[in-house]
Amino acid sequence: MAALDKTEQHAEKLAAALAAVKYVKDGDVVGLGTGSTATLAIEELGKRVKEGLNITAAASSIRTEKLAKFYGIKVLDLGLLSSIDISIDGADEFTESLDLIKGGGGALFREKIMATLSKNSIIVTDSSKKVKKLGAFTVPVEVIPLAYRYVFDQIIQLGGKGVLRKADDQTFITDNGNYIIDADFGLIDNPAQLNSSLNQINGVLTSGLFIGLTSKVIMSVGKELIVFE
Ligand SMILES: O=C[C@H](O)[C@H](O)[C@H](O)COP(=O)(O)O
Repeated sequence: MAALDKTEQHAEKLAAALAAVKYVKDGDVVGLGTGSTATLAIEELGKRVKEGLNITAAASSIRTEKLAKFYGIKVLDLGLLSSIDISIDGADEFTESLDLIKGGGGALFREKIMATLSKNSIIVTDSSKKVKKLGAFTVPVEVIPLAYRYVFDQIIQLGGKGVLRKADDQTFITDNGNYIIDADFGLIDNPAQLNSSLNQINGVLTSGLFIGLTSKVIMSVGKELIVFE
């Protein structure tokens, strides 16, 4: 697929986000994702709330919570919910079998909790995110700081190569106070197995591999919308 310029990519993100918001119904508890595509959905939801849509939301990151409140959306504590009606989030990569890599923005853990609680977990993307096999995008792994070296070495044992995520030359710290190792495993033959191996390492909070958590992916390509489910 030809590379998208920024304007085309934005247009595709917007089209996918607007399509997903149409699934939100009055009275829903809505999970709000993190990242540039999810932000477009949050902005649209904010407009609808101003027009009278009655929803409550749960946020997958501190920045999403601030954004939702800015748009007048009532936000509940994600940790107190046992179920979410619908969630809308982005992805860094996805396959037609609805396996994802997420966490490019560092929000993977709360996003995974949100997706797990969601009855209808919708992913919105532009066409650059669709891949045959996951793995060109490195797998974010959220790590308790104390276990950093151990987890780093275990990732090597699993055949990967880790890099500690930095932001502005400082170690990136997640909303949960942890580090992220971005792990390169090359193209991944068995994402479910890799996810489970990573999650079994002591000190790993979770990996950015999302397996079996997605109801549908709405992808925009040019002027067309494609729904994978
Ligand atoms: O941690 C961030 C999330 O997983 C995002 O949903 C993902 O990185 C995609 O972000 P964007 O919509 O900005 O490409």
